[in-house]
Amino acid sequence: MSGTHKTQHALWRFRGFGTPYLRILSLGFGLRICEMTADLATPWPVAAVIDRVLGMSSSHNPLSSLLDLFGTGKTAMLTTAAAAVVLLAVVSGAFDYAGDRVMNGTGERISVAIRADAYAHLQRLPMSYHDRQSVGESTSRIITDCGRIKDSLVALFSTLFPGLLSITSFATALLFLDWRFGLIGLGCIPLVLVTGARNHRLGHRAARRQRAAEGRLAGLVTESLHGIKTVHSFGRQDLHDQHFAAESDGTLRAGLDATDIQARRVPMLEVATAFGTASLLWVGGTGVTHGWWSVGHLVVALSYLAGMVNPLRSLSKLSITFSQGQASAERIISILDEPRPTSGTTADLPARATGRIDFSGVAMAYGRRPALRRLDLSISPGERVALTGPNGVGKSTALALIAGLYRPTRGAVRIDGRATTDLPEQWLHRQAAMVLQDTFLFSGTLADNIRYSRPDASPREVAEAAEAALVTDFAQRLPDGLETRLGDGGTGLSGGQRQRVGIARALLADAPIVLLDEPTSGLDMEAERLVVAALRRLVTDRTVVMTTHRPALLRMATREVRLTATDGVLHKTLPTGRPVGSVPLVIDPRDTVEVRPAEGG
Ligand SMILES: Nc1ncnc2c1ncn2[C@@H]1O[C@H](COP(=O)(O)OP(=O)(O)OP(=O)(O)O)[C@@H](O)[C@H]1O
Repeated sequence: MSGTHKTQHALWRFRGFGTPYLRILSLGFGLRICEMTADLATPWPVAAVIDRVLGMSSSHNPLSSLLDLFGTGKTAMLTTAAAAVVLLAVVSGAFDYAGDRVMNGTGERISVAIRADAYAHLQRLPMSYHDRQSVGESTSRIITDCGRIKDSLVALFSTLFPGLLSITSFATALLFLDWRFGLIGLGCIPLVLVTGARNHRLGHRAARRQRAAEGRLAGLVTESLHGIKTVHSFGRQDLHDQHFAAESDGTLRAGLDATDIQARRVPMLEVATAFGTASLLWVGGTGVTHGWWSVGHLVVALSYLAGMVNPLRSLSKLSITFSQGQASAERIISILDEPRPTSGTTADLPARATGRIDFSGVAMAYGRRPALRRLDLSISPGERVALTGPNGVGKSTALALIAGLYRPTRGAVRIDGRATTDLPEQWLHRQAAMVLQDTFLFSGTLADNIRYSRPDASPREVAEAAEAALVTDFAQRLPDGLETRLGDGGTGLSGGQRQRVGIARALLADAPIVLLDEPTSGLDMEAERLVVAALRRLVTDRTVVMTTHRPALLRMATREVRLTATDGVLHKTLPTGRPVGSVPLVIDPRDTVEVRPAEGG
C-alpha cells in the first residue's frame, strides 16, 4: 500500500469494527431525521406571524392553518405560534439528546474495541518488535493514538453525519422553497469544501509530525522514570530536562502549525458563507419588493441558509480532529500490520515433553547484529547444563531461543525433535519455565504473582510452591502473608525475595524444562544461599539449562558447556564428573542452608 493510499484510508481501515453496530447506528440516523424534521418546521410559525402582522398572505405556510386552531384572534394566534416554537425546540432537543447518546456511545464502543484489538496484537508481537520499539512509544500509541481515533469516531457520529444530514435537508428544503434560493445555498458548499480540503491536507501533515514527536516524548519520559534511581543517584535530572525540552519543542512547533491552519480556516469560511447570505438577501429582498414572496418566506429561506451554514462551520472545525485521527490511525495500523508469529496446533503433541533439547547449526541475530553464529548442542532429558563463556557470547540468547522468545535466523532449536518455530506458543511456554536475572513482578498479591504461571492453580498448590521456593519464610512476616499486595512492578520486596517468588512461579508451572538466566547475579551471599536452596527444589527431575558464573549454581550442573567469544561455536564440553542420565543432585555442603522462619532474603 502506498503512503498516500494509506493516508487517505487510515480511518476507513477500521470500518469492520462498526459492522456489529449497524442496527444501532440506523436507529441513531432515524433519531437524527426526526430531529431534522423538527428543525425544518421551526421557522414556519415565526414566518406566519410576520406575514399576518404585515398583512401579507400566509397561504404558502404549511403551519398557517394550525395557528388558527385555538382561535383566530391576534393573541390566540401569537400564543399558538409561541407555543409551537417552544414545542418544536423541545422535540428537536429530545431527539438530539437521544441521537447523541446512541451515536456517541457507538463511537466510544467502537474505539474501545479498536484499542483492545491493538493492545492484544501488540502483546503478541515477537520480542524482535519490542526490542525495536520503546515502551513509552508503544504506550503512547495504545493510549493517546487510540484516544484520538475515539475523538474522530465520536466526531464522525455526533458532528459529521448529523452535519451532512442537516446540510442536505436544508439545501433540499431551500430548493423546494424556491429553486433560486436552493442554487444560492448549494453555491456555498463547493467554496467551503475547496478551502476545507486544502486545509485538511496541511493539517494532516502537521498532526502526523505532532504525534510522532509526542510518541518520542512518551518514550523519553518512560525511560527516565524507569531509571529514576540512576537519575537521582547521579543527579542528572538536567540532562533529561534538556532531552525533554528538545522533543517538547518538536511537538510545540507541529502543534502551532496545526493551530495556524485551523485559525486560517475560520475567516475563509466566514467569507464564503457571507457571500451566500448576501446573495440570498439581495435576491430575496428583490422578490419581496416585487411581491413574488412574502417577508415570512424570506425569513424561512434565511433561517434555512443559516441552518446549512452552521453545520458547515462545525464540519470545517472537525478537520483538525480528523487530521489527528488519521495520523493516529496510521500509527495503530502500523502495529496491526506487524505480522504475528504463526505456529502449528497442539493436536499431535504430548501434554508434557520429555525435555530433550537440540540446537543444530543455530545462528541468531538481533536485527543485523549477530549474537550466535553457529551452535550445535544436544541436551538429554534430565541433564543440567551450565552455559558459560565470556560476556556477550550468546548464552542468554541460547536460553531465549529454547523458550521460543526469538526465532533462529539459521538452523533449528528442537524440543523432543520438533522445531520450536513449528510449535504453538502456548504449548512451548508450558514446557519451559524461566527464572531471569531480575524477576518481574506485577502489581497484585504475592499469590497472584506466583499463580501467574498457572492461573488455574488451587490456593493449596500456590501455597506449596511458595513453601518449596522459601517464599513462605518472608511472606509470614508480611501483614497479609501471601495475600499481601505488592506495588507497581512488584515494589516492596528485596532482590532475593523477588527471585524466590520467580522460582515459586516456575515451580507451579511444573514444566519439564527449566531455564535459569543468571538467577543469582546481583544477590549477596546470604540471599544467594536462599535462592540456591529454592532452586535446588526447582531443578530436581527436570532438564535444566542455565547461564551463570556463580560457583554455587555451577555446582548444580551435570555438564558445563563453554561458548567461545570468537564465533559463538561450542568448543568444549567439560563434564563436571557427575554421571549424565540418572543425574543425581549433588548438594555441596557449602550450599546447605538452614531456613528459620525469622529469616529474610
Ligand atoms: N535485545 C537485544 N537487542 C540487540 N542486541 C542484543 C539483544 N540482546 C542481546 N544482544 C546482543 O547479542 C549478543 C549476545 O547477547 P547475550 O545476552 O546472549 O550474551 P550473554 O553471553 O548472555 O552475555 P552476558 O554474559 O553478558 O549475559 C551481545 O552482543 C548483545 O549485545
